[in-house]
Amino acid sequence: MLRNRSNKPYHGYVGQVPMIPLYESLGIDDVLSPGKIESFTNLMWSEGNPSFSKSVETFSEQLSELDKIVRKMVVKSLGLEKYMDEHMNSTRYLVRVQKYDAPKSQEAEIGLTSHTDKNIFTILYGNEVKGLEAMTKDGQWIFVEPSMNSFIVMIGDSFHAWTNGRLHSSYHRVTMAGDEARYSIALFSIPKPEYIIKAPKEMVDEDHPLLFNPYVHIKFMEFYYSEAGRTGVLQML
Ligand SMILES: O=C(O)CCC(=O)C(=O)O
Ligand SMILES: [Fe+2]
Repeated sequence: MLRNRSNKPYHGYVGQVPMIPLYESLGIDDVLSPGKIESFTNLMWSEGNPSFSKSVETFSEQLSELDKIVRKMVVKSLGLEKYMDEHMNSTRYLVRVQKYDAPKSQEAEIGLTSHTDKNIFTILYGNEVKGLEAMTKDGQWIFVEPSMNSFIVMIGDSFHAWTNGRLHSSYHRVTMAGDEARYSIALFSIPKPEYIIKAPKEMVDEDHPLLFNPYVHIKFMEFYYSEAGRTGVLQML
């Protein structure tokens, strides 16, 4: 597992973290670029793994289409058509496969601590084991009912910033109970390294002052995972 390393936070293997002992995951960065999936499978299995590669490739291609459809609808509904190409070309994709062990005792245990995603959009697909919870506007946690026929689409902080707060990135977490493991796979659209996230001027007016100075996603991530970021109000993830 430790072969799946990345110098970017939360892009490679994550596991054995004392705060979230049930959680383990692996990541494939820039998953739609040629050769990325094969280099991952060649790293993890000495003979590669064509069937895993094919599944991840199909998942990523199809889900990236869904990501684009949803983003186009949102950009259009905000009247930002003239930024459509810029926005759509500003991202690339990371895939993560994640496992949450069943808790050792009868008590429910935290699988993943409460967080907002830092990227643009996240599309999640899980097995039928309940665990994902989302926070409502008034601070209540609600379980997201697992369904093999649906995908969960979440907004990340970078889209919140780009829309100058018009769309919200919701807090979510995973709580595990029972005796079955939860598996999930997620496709994250993430701003490209060189892209500067800056809210279009149409999103800024007297009633909506600029919330965030323009920034580059990786610098935000580096700060978030730094000592300074962690010791603020921010949590582990
Ligand atoms: O596995 C899940 O259901 C949630 C995963 C998640 O929130 C994340 O990877 O950011
Ligand atoms: Fe998340």
